[in-house]
Amino acid sequence: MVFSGCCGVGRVFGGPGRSGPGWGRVWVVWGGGCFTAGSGGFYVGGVRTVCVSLGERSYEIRVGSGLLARLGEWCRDLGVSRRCAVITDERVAGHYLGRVMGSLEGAGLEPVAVTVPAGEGSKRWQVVHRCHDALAAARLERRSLVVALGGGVVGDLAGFVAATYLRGVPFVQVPTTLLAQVDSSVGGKVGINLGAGKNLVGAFYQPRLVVADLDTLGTLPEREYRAGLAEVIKYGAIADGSFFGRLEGVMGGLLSRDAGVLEEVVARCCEIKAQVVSEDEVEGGRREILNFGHTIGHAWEAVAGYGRWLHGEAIAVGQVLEAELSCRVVGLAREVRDRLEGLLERAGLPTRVRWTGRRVERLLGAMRLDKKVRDGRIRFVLLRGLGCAEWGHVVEEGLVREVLGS
Ligand SMILES: NC(=O)c1ccc[n+]([C@@H]2O[C@H](COP(=O)([O-])OP(=O)(O)OC[C@H]3O[C@@H](n4cnc5c(N)ncnc54)[C@H](O)[C@@H]3O)[C@@H](O)[C@H]2O)c1
Ligand SMILES: O=C(O)C(=O)C[C@@H](O)[C@H](O)[C@H](O)COP(=O)(O)O
Ligand SMILES: [Zn+2]
Repeated sequence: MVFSGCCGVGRVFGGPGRSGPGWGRVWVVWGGGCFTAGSGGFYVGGVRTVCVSLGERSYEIRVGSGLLARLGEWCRDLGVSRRCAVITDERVAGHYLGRVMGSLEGAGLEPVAVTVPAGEGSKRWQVVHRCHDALAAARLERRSLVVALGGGVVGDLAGFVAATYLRGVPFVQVPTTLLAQVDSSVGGKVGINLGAGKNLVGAFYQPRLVVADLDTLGTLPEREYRAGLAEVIKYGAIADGSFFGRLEGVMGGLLSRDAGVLEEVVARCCEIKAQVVSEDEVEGGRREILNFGHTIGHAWEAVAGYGRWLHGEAIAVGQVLEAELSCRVVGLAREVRDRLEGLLERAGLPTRVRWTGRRVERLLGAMRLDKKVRDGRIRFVLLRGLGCAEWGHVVEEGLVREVLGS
């Protein structure tokens, strides 16, 4: 087995054969690595900018206030056809569609709007199909742009529509939820759900640009805002212990949506994600750390029924339970697990669910469809320390059952 150490270069694969203290035999194929603190991008023309470096697929994430007004000019500068489409949901349309259409038209583009129902239920085939029909009816061409205006649901859906229409047209992410600004608009995972599990159909398809206008967060309902904090906290837990400490310090400012705190935090999250994605675009290894809390969280979203639990809520519980597994399997200090649970609680997120009997079995069934599964074995992302995540841990099912029911 080769292992680079928690803060080493981070590309590690080993064979089976590790024992967890007192828990019988635990099989692992793992990897690890963590980050140094960054500054959250740099300023270009007064706009905070983070780069995702992917060769010819590289793009910028622009973060700040008042950016919707500049969207049209930035889209035009991508060299796309005049005709384009804005895919959004009914709620977001009520707040921002007019402004976005105006900005695009002001730059000489000819946008059509495609509006889908709000919520997780729109990440399904029928809605993809309707979007494709709308693009065809509007005669979109190969160089026509799709603008995804909304939260993670719209971003995942519209990105998948863009990836598949005419075998791929350019798209731009305009995220309007905290979750989408820090996570789903970056990195190119696009797709939809199946009844059997989350995001089981999709593609890796990078946007050409991400425009995160922090002003849009002003209208986001409290529950949705807090759900986004689960992904924010995840970055500290998996990649940057000092950022985690900073989040503990600024949680009050985050909860009151302080503009300065938001810009700093959104940019740092994007920077961490950009770094991981740049190293491992299609999740051959290290990118799996972004899935911390998701093995259990995604299973719970599917078992509970899509939309009952918000994604952020489900992965908040998932993070606490996967931290618990980390304590038992790789000796994560209990104090770290408790700090994680404490910060998620301060963010107003659920951290515990009592699952019993058939629920536990259904959760395990859903986890067996997780995309990280190899040769039928569920693989977890575990924390060795604060800011140090390892991927590829195969944990004995008896232990997983015990933690799910604890
Ligand atoms: N692709 C990825 O890398 C990735 C990463 C994380 C999550 N996701 C996916 O993202 C989805 C969750 O995204 P989400 O939490 O943004 O949910 P969402 O897209 O459903 O948006 C939440 C709700 O807020 C409304 N809304 C959005 N912006 C608003 C605004 N500015 N003002 C008022 N209302 C607004 C929406 O209409 C919706 O009702 C899940 O499907 C999850 O699987 C994907
Ligand atoms: O970008 C990634 O990689 C992530 O894992 C980010 C997650 O927060 C996100 O929920 C993602 O959609 C999960 O991807 P999946 O491959 O587990 O469906
Ligand atoms: Zn997520």
